[in-house]
Amino acid sequence: MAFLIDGKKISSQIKDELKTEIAEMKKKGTEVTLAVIQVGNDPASSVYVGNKKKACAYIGIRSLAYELPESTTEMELLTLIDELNNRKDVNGILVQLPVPAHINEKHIIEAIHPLKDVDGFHPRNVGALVTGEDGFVSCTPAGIIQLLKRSNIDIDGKECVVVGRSNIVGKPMAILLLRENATVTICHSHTKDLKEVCKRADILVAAIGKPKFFNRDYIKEGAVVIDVGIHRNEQNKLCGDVDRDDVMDLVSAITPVPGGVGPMTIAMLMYNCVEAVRLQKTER
Ligand SMILES: Nc1nc2c(c(=O)[nH]1)N[C@@H](CN(C=O)c1ccc(C(=O)N[C@@H](CCC(=O)O)C(=O)O)cc1)CN2
Repeated sequence: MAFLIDGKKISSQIKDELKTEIAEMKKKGTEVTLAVIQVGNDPASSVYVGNKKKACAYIGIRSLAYELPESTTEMELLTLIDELNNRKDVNGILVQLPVPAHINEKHIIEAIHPLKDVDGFHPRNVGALVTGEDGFVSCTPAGIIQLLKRSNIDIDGKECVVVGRSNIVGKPMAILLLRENATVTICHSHTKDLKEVCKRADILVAAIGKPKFFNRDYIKEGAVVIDVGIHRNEQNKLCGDVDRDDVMDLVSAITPVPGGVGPMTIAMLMYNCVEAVRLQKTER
């Protein structure tokens, strides 16, 4: 029977570890502050931002919320980021994605100071990930590594297939798996024989962005399946990129949606906020 990898439980463990660490930091007079910026009111983004604020409150991080109207210009957003970059009392800055179409996402990501870029999206942090230097790692792939490690799933020497090549998930995921000595294949919309490639995977990371795309035809018996997708089905229920009912008897372990990768994204954001204090002490 397949083992369900419990992202809710593992993320709670991480948050509790951080809560203890932050309490110790506070005793020594250090406070951790995260600025969370949301432009517009996309309902899913509002849920994620709300959950980030709740996580901050739980573990003892001070959060500053900036809820900006949809009409905010790129220049206004850049001005706010510049202000926050220069504030000594702000350790982390994040702009919830996606931003409205009239704002260039790349300009925003590049405007956040790399030492405050707790999302790990700035090119300097992406470069550090590739070369193995200190920096922030994108929260979703970092969370997936924690899910695997804390579930005692061996990565070293395994065939890992990542389906999806986004800058936020697919590419950093591949680098992190490589760092753990996996043999990594990245697949995308031009990949030939996707089913055959996926069937080679000991660990399959499904981040294709299509509801219930992966059925048993894509899965090797005994594979570990990590489902990064979040969609609403016809009944308005959350589902992932994987057709879990179809693959359940085939896999050795799988992440549920909800309650798998999603909560880990927020736990790793909290981790990065604590990491921000450490990096800022050594590098500023
Ligand atoms: N600035 C950023 N923007 C976005 C990121 C990011 O890491 N930084 N990632 C995603 C959204 N995201 C975090 O922001 C995120 C997505 C999902 C979850 C989550 O906990 N999902 C729950 C279900 C929640 C629900 O819809 O009810 C789950 O899977 O159990 C957390 C964070 C895009 N934007």
